[in-house]
Amino acid sequence: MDPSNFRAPPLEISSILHGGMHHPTLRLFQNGGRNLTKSMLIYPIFISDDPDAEQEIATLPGQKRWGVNKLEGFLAPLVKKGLKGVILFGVPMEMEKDPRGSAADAPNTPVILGLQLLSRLFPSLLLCVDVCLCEYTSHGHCGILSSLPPPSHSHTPTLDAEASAQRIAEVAVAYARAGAHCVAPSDMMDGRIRAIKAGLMHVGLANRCALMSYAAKFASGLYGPFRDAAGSAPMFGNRKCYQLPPNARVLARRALKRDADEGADFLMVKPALPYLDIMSDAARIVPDHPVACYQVSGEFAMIHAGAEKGIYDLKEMAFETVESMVRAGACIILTYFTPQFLDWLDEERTNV
Ligand SMILES: NCC(=O)CCC(=O)O
Ligand SMILES: [Zn+2]
Ligand SMILES: [Zn+2]
Repeated sequence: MDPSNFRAPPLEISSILHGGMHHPTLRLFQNGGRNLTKSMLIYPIFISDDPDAEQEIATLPGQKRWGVNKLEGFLAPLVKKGLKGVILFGVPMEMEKDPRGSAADAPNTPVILGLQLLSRLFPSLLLCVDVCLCEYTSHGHCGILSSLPPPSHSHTPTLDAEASAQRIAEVAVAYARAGAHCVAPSDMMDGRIRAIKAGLMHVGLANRCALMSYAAKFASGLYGPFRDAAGSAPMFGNRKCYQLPPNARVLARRALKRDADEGADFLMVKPALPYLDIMSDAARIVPDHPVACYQVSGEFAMIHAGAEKGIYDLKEMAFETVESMVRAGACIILTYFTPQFLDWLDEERTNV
């Protein structure tokens, strides 16, 4: 057949899509009713035990470890721009570490001081706090180690599930008492959601402290800059026996259902970009639990690195990645881009 004789069939009414996207505001209408807004953003904050710290973190562009004395000056302008929520991570630079992570809930631990101060300074700011032991344990793992020897096949530790859940719950209760509106356990120990909910009920705080489970947290290569920032790398082995294997779609579904059943109010998927399918699974299998996702340190660093190489524009890629999460079903986004989004969401989105 002579290709020059070929005529494409005439356009039909149903062929035309461009009419609905030629104007920037029309493009915003195409979001299926789900728009990224400021109130969906939660900003992760590193709080140091040096009260005057304002220390840059080499691998996390623009992020710092903050001392409690610096928090007001740092956060006041962001609250003014519409910051609605933060999640606090403690960074004990000098505090003594031990096998049970005693520093996690010591009265002077940085997140407890931070919660007390921030609830006074910014009474309407949502205060979430990460609950884990790895920043505080001498071995750097997220729970209490079992006295059993590790299995011969692996370099991973064996954890004592009951002791870990009990200890994690104690820490969560201490944070709720210090003013946390939402405790977010990232340790991935079995049974900790039940233990925390029971602990909050026991002290009469279950009706004023939410529980956000890092339900589907994967053993990812993307946590590197965070471990550098928080000093929480394990001293031996890895976390593959308690964080989900990256291929584990079915185990993630079980974890989401389990944590919903054990009393979580919100369910998180982490990291975010490589796990969009898990977010959309969560939105379907636990439809009555709002889904959160964490755009983790390595995702943030990767987006910055590509922008610096001239591969793409930083703002465009920040929007593209976070909007993919919203599309997949997330309605709470933890991201280090939060301060920039507070500006970007105010700007005319003429270049979208
Ligand atoms: N519990 C927090 C992490 O494990 C890491 C987060 C990050 O990489 O930003
Ligand atoms: Zn941990
Ligand atoms: Zn194991």
